[in-house]
Amino acid sequence: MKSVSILGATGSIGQNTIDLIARSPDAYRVVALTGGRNVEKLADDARRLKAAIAVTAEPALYAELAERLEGSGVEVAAGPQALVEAASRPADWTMSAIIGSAGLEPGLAAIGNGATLALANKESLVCAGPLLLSEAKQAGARILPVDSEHSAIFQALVGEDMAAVERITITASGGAFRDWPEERLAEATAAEAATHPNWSMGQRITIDSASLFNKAMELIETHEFFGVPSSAIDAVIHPESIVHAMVAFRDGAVLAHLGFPDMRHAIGYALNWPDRLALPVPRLDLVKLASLTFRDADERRHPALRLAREVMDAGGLSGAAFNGAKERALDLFIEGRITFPTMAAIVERVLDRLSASGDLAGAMTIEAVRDIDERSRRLADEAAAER
Ligand SMILES: NC(=O)C1=CN([C@@H]2O[C@H](COP(=O)(O)OP(=O)(O)OC[C@H]3O[C@@H](n4cnc5c(N)ncnc54)[C@H](OP(=O)(O)O)[C@@H]3O)[C@@H](O)[C@H]2O)C=CC1
Ligand SMILES: CC(=O)[C@@H](O)[C@H](O)COP(=O)(O)O
Ligand SMILES: [Mn+2]
Repeated sequence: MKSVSILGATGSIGQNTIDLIARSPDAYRVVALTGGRNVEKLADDARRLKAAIAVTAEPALYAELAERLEGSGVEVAAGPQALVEAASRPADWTMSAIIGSAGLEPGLAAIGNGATLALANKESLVCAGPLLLSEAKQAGARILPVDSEHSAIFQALVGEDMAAVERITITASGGAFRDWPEERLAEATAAEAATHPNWSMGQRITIDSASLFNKAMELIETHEFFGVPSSAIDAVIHPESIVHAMVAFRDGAVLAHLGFPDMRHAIGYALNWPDRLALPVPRLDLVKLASLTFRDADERRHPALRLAREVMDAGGLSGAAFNGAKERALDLFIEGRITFPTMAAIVERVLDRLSASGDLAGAMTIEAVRDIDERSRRLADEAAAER
């Protein structure tokens, strides 16, 4: 029986993970389930899956969670520290699916177990890739990518020599606005941006898909996780989201990973790894699909991609600044305080300010990452106020 913890259990990835686990109740023992504001869902799943502990990140929701779980035998806790403590409890497999940089420290705590971390939380790699990977090495932990493109790359690389890799290409759906004229983007609302053409995901990553900040983060994630230079990584727009990534080798061969856009593919692969077991996902019918199309991902129309390249080349703490500023700019857009294109302008301004000060060249410690994360959010507010 495999022991599992799910960080971010109430979200889109968390619920897809629970869907897979709940289909084989005898195969899994659930250690920790964590959530944020949705304590109703957290309590229901903790009770149903007989979790050892349920934790909400919100201290103010402790009493409600405790009341909902009364008599269940599930231990209850609340707050960011309790969440880190629960993540550090021994489990064979932990899903890291908290949204944003809030997922970094719980992920690091899980790595401390020396077991397997299934990593959906791409922000961890963007903010602190070298730190995460070195902690995993030290603890003897394994990180398995869950982001669909990175799972695809990982699968294409099985048995391959990294020295033979010439190029890695990830695909982007183009998001909600891929067919909008550029001039209209300033009128885009958060509700419009939060409608994905192919994938069903949380609100924040869906808006990041529309701005291509999701793809920008994934370029950085590819660079950090697979150790490939930015010059050998790119993104192409692929409106069908059937091909997830392609790895080109020095002999001219290209291995592509295809699958219906359903995250249970990538989650299931990480859950069953190194085995490849049956999954309850729709099957591809290429004849019915008839064609797969690709277009250039224009870095002028999508400044997030250009900024990602700057971050990959600068290294150090620039990923933490990029992510912190992006997360804050996204809050401001969702609140209706800035326009859609202003998000990228704010991230660029914050990166310029912090790199000019030399502060992004410091050593990567968790304290330094936290400090840059906080400062970049404050600077994003200042940049928004100046506009
Ligand atoms: N959704 C997808 O298909 C994909 C997602 N990813 C990545 O996976 C991660 C999760 O995405 P997704 O599932 O869409 O996100 P959701 O918004 O659907 O879920 C986020 C989860 O994190 C919890 N949460 C929110 N804020 C905090 C916090 N401050 N501290 C602790 N927990 C918190 C939420 O709790 P609550 O809802 O209870 O408030 C919820 O459980 C992200 O990093 C995303 O980039 C990667 C590839 C695909
Ligand atoms: C499912 C997944 O991995 C998402 O990160 C996906 O990539 C989002 O789609 P976009 O290609 O629109 O960013
Ligand atoms: Mn992805």
